[in-house]
Amino acid sequence: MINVKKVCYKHRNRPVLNDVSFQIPIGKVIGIAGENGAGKSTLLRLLAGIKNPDDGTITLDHQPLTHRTCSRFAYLPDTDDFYSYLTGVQLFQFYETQFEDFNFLKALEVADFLDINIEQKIKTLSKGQRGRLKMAATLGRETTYYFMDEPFSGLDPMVRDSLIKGLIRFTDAETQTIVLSTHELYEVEPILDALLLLKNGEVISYHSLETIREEWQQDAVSWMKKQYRKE
Ligand SMILES: Nc1ncnc2c1ncn2[C@@H]1O[C@H](COP(=O)(O)OP(=O)(O)OP(=O)(O)O)[C@@H](O)[C@H]1O
Repeated sequence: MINVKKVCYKHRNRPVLNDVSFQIPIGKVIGIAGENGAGKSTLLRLLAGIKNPDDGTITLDHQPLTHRTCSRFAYLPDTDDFYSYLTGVQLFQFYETQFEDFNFLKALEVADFLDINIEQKIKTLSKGQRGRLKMAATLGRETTYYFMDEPFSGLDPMVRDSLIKGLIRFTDAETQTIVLSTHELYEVEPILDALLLLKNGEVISYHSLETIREEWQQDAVSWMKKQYRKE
């Protein structure tokens, strides 16, 4: 369980995240949504240990995050400029040297499932193919927590669909947790267990999809719009 408690983060003295608190249990797929600039990428970087909060704490199983614990988190960045000079196989070989938990054969299997040519240089792949390769490299890691920053951004509906299927097929719903930011809520909703909404760096709601559907009789998109209007 990851516990985020009263986390604040500033960029050039401007608050980006303010008093953010929530918990991330094991075995869940959690979506982070919110308008552009709400702080989604920043929050994911803090969770992955790439940045440190200015205030507040993030703990894993009641222990503060350390370099060693963060090295066990798999992070998928939103950047499209991703090891462009390597081929897919070389990327997997590089990951193998960087991450103890990287399973080369699993990465190959995901790449095959997502129909990626791993012999091709990354810079010659299309945006959709690069998106799939990033996903294969990330899912190649056998770890408990996956943090994914807009894994479906700018991809066509077929690619999004194959990535969503890959996510489900190559992670264990009982023992692994995925936290992903997305603007494609409509397509991602079926795989989400919970949805966290950020607005101006603050959590405006965090609920299970079951609650959203059963108690409020709404889909995630309608619910999100309503929450935003309320603020
Ligand atoms: N290193 C940085 N350089 C410039 N601005 C930053 C940096 N870190 C955070 N910010 C600012 O923090 C705010 C939140 O940015 P962030 O990228 O986290 O939002 P986001 O919700 O992921 O946005 P989007 O949906 O557009 O990707 C923005 O106003 C951004 O300008």
